[in-house]
Amino acid sequence: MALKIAIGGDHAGYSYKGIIKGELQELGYLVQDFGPDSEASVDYPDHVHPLAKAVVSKEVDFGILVCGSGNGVAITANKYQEVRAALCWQSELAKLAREHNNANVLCIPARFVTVDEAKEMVRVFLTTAFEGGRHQTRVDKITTC
Ligand SMILES: O=C(CO)[C@H](O)[C@H](O)[C@H](O)COP(=O)(O)O
Repeated sequence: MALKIAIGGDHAGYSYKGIIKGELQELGYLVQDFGPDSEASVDYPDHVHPLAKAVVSKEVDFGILVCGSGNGVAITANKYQEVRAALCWQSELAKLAREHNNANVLCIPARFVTVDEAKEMVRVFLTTAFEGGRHQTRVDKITTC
């Protein structure tokens, strides 16, 4: 069964979001786009909240959020206890976010990485497994605070 991926963000990430969405569909992923649907200025929480809820409800397997710095979407997505949103700007960070933190949402700073870097981070993020073990102990403690 193909993985279901939620994608969203704000106007600053709009162009990258479209490119990433197309790449994911070509790779055979099922993609649900939470907007925005243009480069017109928007408020990112309006697009992050529904995406985060889809991750929490397991309607999708992973989320990808793209905005200018990545900060706002990460801060918003991490308001949900079951969401582990990681802000990454290079592939090794995306790999570690999966391996060590079992991150389920990747946040991309479109104004600070190239589109090829963004696409590579997405590819790495979606193909890297959580290592569990000592890392599971730590992740479990996140939700008990
Ligand atoms: O953190 C942010 C949202 O998640 C981003 O950096 C926004 O894209 C940024 O704040 C948008 O700034 P703008 O001047 O309104 O384009």
